[in-house]
Amino acid sequence: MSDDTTRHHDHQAPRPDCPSCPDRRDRRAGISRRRMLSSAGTAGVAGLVSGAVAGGTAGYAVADRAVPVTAVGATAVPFHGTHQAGITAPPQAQAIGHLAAFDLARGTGRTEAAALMRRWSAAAKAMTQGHAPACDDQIALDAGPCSLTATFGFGRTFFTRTGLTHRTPAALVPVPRFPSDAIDPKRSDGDLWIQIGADDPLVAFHALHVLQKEAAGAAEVRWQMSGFNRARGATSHPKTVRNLMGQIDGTGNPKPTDEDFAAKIFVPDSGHTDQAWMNGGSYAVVRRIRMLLGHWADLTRTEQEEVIGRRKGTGAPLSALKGAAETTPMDLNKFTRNGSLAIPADAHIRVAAPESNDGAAMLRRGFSYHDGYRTDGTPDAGLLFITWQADPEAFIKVQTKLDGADHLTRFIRHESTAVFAVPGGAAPGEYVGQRLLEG
Ligand SMILES: C=CC1=C(C)c2cc3[nH]c(cc4nc(cc5[nH]c(cc1n2)c(C)c5CCC(=O)O)C(CCC(=O)O)=C4C)c(C)c3C=C
Ligand SMILES: [Fe+2]
Repeated sequence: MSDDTTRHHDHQAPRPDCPSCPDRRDRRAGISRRRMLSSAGTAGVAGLVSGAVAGGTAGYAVADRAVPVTAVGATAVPFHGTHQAGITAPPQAQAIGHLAAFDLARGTGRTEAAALMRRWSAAAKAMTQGHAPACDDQIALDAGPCSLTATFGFGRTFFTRTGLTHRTPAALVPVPRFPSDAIDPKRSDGDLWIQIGADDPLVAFHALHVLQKEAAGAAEVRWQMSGFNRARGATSHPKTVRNLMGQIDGTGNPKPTDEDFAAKIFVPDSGHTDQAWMNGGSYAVVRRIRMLLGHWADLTRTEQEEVIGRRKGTGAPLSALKGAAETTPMDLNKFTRNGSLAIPADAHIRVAAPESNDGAAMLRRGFSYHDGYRTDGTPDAGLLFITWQADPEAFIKVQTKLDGADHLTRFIRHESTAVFAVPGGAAPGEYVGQRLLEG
């Protein structure tokens, strides 16, 4: 991959037929976004936010009382690495998420798919490091990188459409339909997938918009979903996020500090050269899960806690003594004084726990969503549930058990489903998926 992150359509100058190419003067401004951030240090124009943020009166941008972008804006996540970015950072590190699945256009084969991945990688690398890509529309001109990540994956159909059926990873099996699923096929699956995360809504939209434009002629959007988490700084210190049911969600996740974390989440080197492109990769299972918030609100707080198996306020397991913390280990064998299980038999955490599923584990890293109101007046809201695992079988095993035994099932609807092979990270000079498409 070229280090010239301003390249676009493989041309250096603005292309007249590109509707988004800004004029030369604007382009200069766009290209220099990062230079201004870094060379201006704490005083460059592009690295500034309004003094209003730091105590101005009306909340409008006031140029003469500018202060540097905060750590939130200035944080950049490396694009290159063993793993793609956007998998292990905790959800509270990114307030905004966009998920988009694409289908390859008719006539797009392996060569064109490779060119697309090259363009996407170049644009993602530029934007995640705070550079403007060429043909930039400058939506994010004033912002720093804001922890932007773009993560790319391939669906099963990608391999057939590019003549690579024989390279389809054995683990990339279709996720079966479960009895309580209410799946919309139009919002499911896809040849290609992008997950975008960032701390700033404009930066996140900009990245999505640029990548979608880069796909023109090669791939079309099949479905797109947007979600959110907490804004950084919203709580006194970084905390596990709450979901739209009000629960602390993410406590039981494998931790990067766990000895077996990598083995659970990332694909090991199989020793097979034709699968080497998945070394350090992962599998993403994506489910849009609507929450039946009206029914949920009909429960008392105690009933809600019994559905999950944890206290709502602290996130502590019901097996722990009052005053325990979120981090207190759960005890699935604990009984109450009246002889019932402290964590009920159908509590979500009991049924989902690795201990109940032969050790099957996954990293849950989702985004809440709210897409307005349904005709019955209930919010169309819930969780863009994303799990990362070394083998999607872990998700399938746990969901097979949950769908039937989990009390929470009565308060949620799985409305879309997809699974993607997410290649290992690109090395410097490479694009994501190069070892598959050119290997
Ligand atoms: C197939 C896997 C899972 C689905 C689907 C799922 C949906 C779902 N979960 C919540 C809320 C919570 N889940 C929690 C824990 C938890 N959930 C899963 C798996 C699925 N959840 C696992 C493996 C675990 C960890 C269990 C453990 O070992 O402790 C919790 C408790 C806090 C936490 O650990 O994160 C909450 C809350 C919702 C709302 C939801 C669908 C919308
Ligand atoms: Fe869960």
